[in-house]
Amino acid sequence: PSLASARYGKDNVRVYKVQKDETTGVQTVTEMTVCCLLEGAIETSYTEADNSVVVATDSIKNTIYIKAKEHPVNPPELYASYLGQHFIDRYPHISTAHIKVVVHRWTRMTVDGAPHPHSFFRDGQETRNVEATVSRAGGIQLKSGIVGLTVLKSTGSAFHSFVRDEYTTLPETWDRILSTDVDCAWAWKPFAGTAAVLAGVERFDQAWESARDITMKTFALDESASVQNTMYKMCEQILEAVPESESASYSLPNKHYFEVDLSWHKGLKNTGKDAEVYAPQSGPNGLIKCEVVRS
Ligand SMILES: O=c1[nH]c(=O)c2nn[nH]c2[nH]1
Repeated sequence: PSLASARYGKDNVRVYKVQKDETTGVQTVTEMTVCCLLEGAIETSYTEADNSVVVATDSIKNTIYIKAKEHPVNPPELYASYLGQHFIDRYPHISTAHIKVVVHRWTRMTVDGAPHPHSFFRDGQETRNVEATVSRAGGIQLKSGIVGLTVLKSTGSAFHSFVRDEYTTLPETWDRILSTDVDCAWAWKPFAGTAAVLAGVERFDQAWESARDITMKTFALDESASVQNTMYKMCEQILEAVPESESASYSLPNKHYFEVDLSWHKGLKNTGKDAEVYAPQSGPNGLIKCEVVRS
């Protein structure tokens, strides 16, 4: 037997960093969960119990904190790039660092109509994610994303004219609830190194805001013929809004809300155009995926 692939490191490293503006007293907080996995000339640690090539996962965890102290943690694309590049620069036998940064929401409180200088709340489980692959050969490949933004529209969604055969029971609908947990990503053109990532670094926050706005606006305004068609329209707009992106992708569960027929109870009308009370389903759910490239 031989080793086909190998990577190791530390996962679920929780990091918090505060930025204190001495002049205004305004404090800003960032909380993220980091995974850092290394690849390279590490085969003998698996095949021959040779630990001389192992940078301990505990040391990787220490490095995640040290780099969060030494470098900005925002935008997460920049922090992930600095962290990954460290391992390539410091350990000649490491060829690739795989970094995943999941940024959690701390939204500044508004108190008495004013933004509070040091108080925040978690407005949803939505996260801003970055995956960085930093390698000697390929430079810095970044993929940014939005995960866990749960949305629902109570109308403005249809699904009809699909295959009807001996396996089909689903009725056609011209008016349905549509709900999903957005998992959206856009992949950047490769960056030569951290200097290239830093140059024009505002691109990353701008892209995240654009992608988030495009997702919500398209979800709301599109008279959706299907999840498939609506998500394709979102991808087209992200590619247009983010010139340095090479692809855009979505993975969307279709979280079904079933009508509840109550006609057995005194003839209550609660189906079709009279439907008001529904049964939200935990599963099964549709799952619709796509990746769109420039052509
Ligand atoms: O938007 C939808 N796409 C589908 O492929 C599908 N299948 N059942 N319901 C569906 N809704």
